[in-house]
Amino acid sequence: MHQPSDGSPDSQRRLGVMGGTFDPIHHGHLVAASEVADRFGLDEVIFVPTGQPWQKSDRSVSPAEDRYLMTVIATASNPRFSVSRVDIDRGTATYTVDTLRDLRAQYPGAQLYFITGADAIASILSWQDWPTLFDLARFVGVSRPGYDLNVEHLSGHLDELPPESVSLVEVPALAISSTGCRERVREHRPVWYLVPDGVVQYISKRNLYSDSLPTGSLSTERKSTQ
Ligand SMILES: Nc1ncnc2c1ncn2[C@@H]1O[C@H](COP(=O)(O)OP(=O)(O)OP(=O)(O)O)[C@@H](O)[C@H]1O
Ligand SMILES: O=C(O)c1ccc[n+]([C@@H]2O[C@H](COP(=O)([O-])O)[C@@H](O)[C@H]2O)c1
Repeated sequence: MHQPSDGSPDSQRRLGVMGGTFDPIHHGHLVAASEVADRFGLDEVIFVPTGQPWQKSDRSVSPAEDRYLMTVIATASNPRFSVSRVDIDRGTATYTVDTLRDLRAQYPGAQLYFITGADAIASILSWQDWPTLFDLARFVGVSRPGYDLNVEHLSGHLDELPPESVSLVEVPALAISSTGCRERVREHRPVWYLVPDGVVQYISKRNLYSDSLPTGSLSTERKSTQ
């Protein structure tokens, strides 16, 4: 069982859960987590990289250990951010219902806030065992450029859900996606300032997103003028 570092019992804690494939993690993810932590007075935000994101099975996803390490690097400087391996270590298709059950077992009594972008919350009715999700956590949908933030798709169900099941929060707009970052690396364009510096360096070191990109090539090498 997890022991909080500040000695407070888990039952009094509000924990954010930021699930994602994080291939790679970028500043859109970090700003969303930071804003929701501030709005809801969260004690901590736990980033949970997916193990096997079944709704992305039509594309190739980087090894889980690379995505996990990039998430650790990106969150290391924030004492209120941490990273969980629950989805990676489960070794089966990643369902949020399992993520939340595992975290509730690890942090008994804590109130969980699952943070999702507008695109993800719009697809929540396609998630495994979705009605159960709202018994396990509150859901916070955050704005994301290019997507409408609403719960119209849930309108037929809202009466059946526990109170305060879903909140919508406007966060500073960052038009960044992992897809865009991967494309940039592939095209030898910079990803500096879209992802944390350590993540740029990790992508270069591990040669992610480009078979032909030699370590230290121009797309990830910071120019002397920057
Ligand atoms: N720029 C952003 N602003 C707000 N939320 C975001 C942003 N980017 C991603 N999110 C949210 O973060 C969570 C994890 O996203 P994910 O790791 O799939 O990143 P992504 O950029 O959407 O990746 P990809 O482009 O590969 O699909 C999702 O809930 C997603 O909606
Ligand atoms: O539970 C599901 O069936 C489910 C389906 C799709 C996505 N999710 C979760 O939504 C979060 C964002 O997923 P993704 O694929 O957009 O990176 C991540 O925590 C996923 O595990 C969950």
